[in-house]
Amino acid sequence: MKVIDTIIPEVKIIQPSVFHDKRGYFLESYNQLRFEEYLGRQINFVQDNHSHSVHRVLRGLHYQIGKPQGKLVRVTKGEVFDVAVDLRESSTTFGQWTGRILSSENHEQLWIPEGFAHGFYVLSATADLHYKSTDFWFPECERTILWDDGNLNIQWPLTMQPIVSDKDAKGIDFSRAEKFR
Ligand SMILES: Cc1cn([C@H]2C[C@H](O)[C@@H](COP(=O)(O)OP(=O)(O)O[C@H]3O[C@@H](C)C(=O)[C@@H](O)[C@H]3O)O2)c(=O)[nH]c1=O
Repeated sequence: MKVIDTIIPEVKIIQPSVFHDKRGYFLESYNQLRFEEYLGRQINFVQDNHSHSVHRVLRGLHYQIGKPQGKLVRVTKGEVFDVAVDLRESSTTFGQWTGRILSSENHEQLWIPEGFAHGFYVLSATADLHYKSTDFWFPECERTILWDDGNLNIQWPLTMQPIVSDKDAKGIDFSRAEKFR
């Protein structure tokens, strides 16, 4: 397993070791000991999620106020462009975003700590995305920032207008969104 920094130091790319043989391959999709060792902090995941999306779906940008969630994201089928936005006002990278292609081919994972908004865009025909979360889902704490907010200027690799949920279409501007201290 290899951990790579992104332009936002707290957001990490995890590259698991993949062991191929004549049967196929094996990888550890999560190893608490190694993960905590690399991050230098304790992590307690309490919820695992799985979403299936069709081509051009864009979900996000989501976060929770009061019950922030750290997320460890991976893709088991297809390919997505996964994005994290720094909402921590005290951070030197406040308001910046970082994106990474995660796929069932590259097996990469993205660690997005608490204090970030998260979203992704589906590049393949379909995509199955799995993520572990450090807190439960609390709908009343949930917030959505507009995926195409001009201030964030996220360079989504769009080929056509994305498919978004009604909730996400009504997301709020980054400037008006609640942030983290
Ligand atoms: C997020 C979530 C949704 N749901 C339900 C509510 C709703 O009926 C259905 C779909 O919910 P949503 O439209 O919010 O799903 P989705 O847009 O996929 O929401 C997710 O987006 C990505 C980008 C994230 O980062 C996640 O934390 C989460 O917010 O699933 C749960 O039961 N538990 C959950 O943890």
